[in-house]
Amino acid sequence: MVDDYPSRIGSLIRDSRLHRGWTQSQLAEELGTSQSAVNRIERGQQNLSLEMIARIGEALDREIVSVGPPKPTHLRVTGGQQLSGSIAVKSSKNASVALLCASLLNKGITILRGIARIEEVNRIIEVLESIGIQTRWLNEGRDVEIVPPERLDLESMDVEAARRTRSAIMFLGPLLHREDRFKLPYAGGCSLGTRTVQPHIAALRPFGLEVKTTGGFYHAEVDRPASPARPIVLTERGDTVTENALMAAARNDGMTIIRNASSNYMVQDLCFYLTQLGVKIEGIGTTTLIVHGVPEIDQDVDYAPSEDPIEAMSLLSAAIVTSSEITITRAPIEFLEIELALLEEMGLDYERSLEYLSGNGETRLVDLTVRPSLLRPPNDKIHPMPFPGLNIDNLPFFALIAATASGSTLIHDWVYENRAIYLTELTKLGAKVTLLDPHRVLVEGPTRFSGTEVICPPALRPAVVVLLAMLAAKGTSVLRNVYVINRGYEELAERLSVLGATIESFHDG
Ligand SMILES: CC(=O)N[C@H]1[C@@H](OP(=O)(O)OP(=O)(O)OC[C@H]2O[C@@H](n3ccc(=O)[nH]c3=O)[C@H](O)[C@@H]2O)O[C@H](CO)[C@@H](O)[C@@H]1O
Ligand SMILES: C=C(OP(=O)(O)O)C(=O)O
Repeated sequence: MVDDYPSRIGSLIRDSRLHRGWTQSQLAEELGTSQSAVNRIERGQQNLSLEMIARIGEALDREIVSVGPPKPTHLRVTGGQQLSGSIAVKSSKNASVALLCASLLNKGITILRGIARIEEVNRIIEVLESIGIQTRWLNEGRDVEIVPPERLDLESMDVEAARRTRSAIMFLGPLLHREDRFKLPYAGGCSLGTRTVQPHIAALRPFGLEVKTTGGFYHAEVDRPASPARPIVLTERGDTVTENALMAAARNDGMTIIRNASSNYMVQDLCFYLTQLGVKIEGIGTTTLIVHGVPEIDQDVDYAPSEDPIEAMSLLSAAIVTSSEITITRAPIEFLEIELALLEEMGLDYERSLEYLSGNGETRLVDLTVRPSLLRPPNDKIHPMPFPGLNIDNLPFFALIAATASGSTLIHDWVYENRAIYLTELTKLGAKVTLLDPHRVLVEGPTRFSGTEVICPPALRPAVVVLLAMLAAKGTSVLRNVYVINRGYEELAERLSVLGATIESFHDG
């Protein structure tokens, strides 16, 4: 355990530096040392004096070391208050991570504008930095610059950071063009039951990639030259598998056809970015993508991923559950239309503005004003479908909304083995949520939520659903260990507080 301390301290320093928006070189300058020394410190390869730790803490304006194990963050919520005002939707976690992975295709410099400042992005940046890519936060931490090295140092990969995400699986597509042999740790991410990687392996095989999964790693080997002879038919319309196939196709010299592709928001953002890199893609927004790849990509590009429809849905849910009037600006309407149609059927009173474009020049946005409404259950059960259906990640919010409606709603999560189970956490706050089987819950409303203490379930959206129920619950609630929320939302508690919510964060002891 003691041996582990240098790397634990190193990763705390790295987290604090990233939080501050500094590069290793900027921190080195503050400390009067070299970038390589900071790199060693962050990797736990340097013994640090107490004096040095104190200086680093001072430079980063953070307590780096406190005695005892790392302390999880908790939230204390005083609920039952109405919210008011306006809140802007931030860019999406899922596009941000895809674009960070896609930057591996480019020998030039990528600047990603307005990228989400969330833990998932921090983890992918840690992985990129650990393999030799230089990243730098610009414009007070709003944008990130990615500068690739001549050669990647895959042996030094920060395995711990990679394991905490599922997104690192999207290194497979870009890396197969750069390396003949490499390994990646097993995918993490939300714990939602079995989440297969077989479709990724099958989609990348026509590019010459063979993957063996042993000892906690995907061992990848590339047989060159290989180029898909036939269209790649995805056996399931998954988002990250489509992105992996797209990234492999981007540098494939020739035309690749991808069928049964996801046309979801993050895939579209990735297509727009690849287009800027000089890759021609036909069929963006449809389920057949025709990719005209370019073997070498060396472009300095600037790209702004679009706003997060799931965050927009979370904010809509916050308004509904607290019976508040709030305006949600910058909502990507194309990816919320089914959700809004369903909410209208349930009796939601809302208004939408004229459309305007996101920073990527492509995604259509609106401002949505939601007013307090008496909701009824929908006419039928609620179930997700690949886009343009109701988004799988929005389903948990419908369980919460259904709990405020008068009557019974059946929620059917046919996709994930476990996520519906976490929705029963709402019963701790007074909701009536019955698990019919691992995929279906029956929600009976209306609910008078009451405050209590809950440990975050190990899945992002169910954890946010519990937090939002706490906003509606009379009295004080405590939500423990909110890393899972910070993985996908930027300063959610602080931003809800601006709308009038009472949420404070605290640590034990
Ligand atoms: C980083 C990122 O972008 N993550 C998103 C992505 O994860 P990701 O693309 O990794 O999604 P998964 O591969 O986990 O797919 C979701 C589940 O759906 C099943 N499945 C999917 C498509 C299909 O046509 N048939 C089918 O059965 C898969 O087997 C799996 O059990 O998509 C998920 C589903 O939209 C979202 O929850 C995640 O937020
Ligand atoms: C399931 C999710 O994410 P991930 O794929 O990162 O686990 C999510 O965003 O709800």
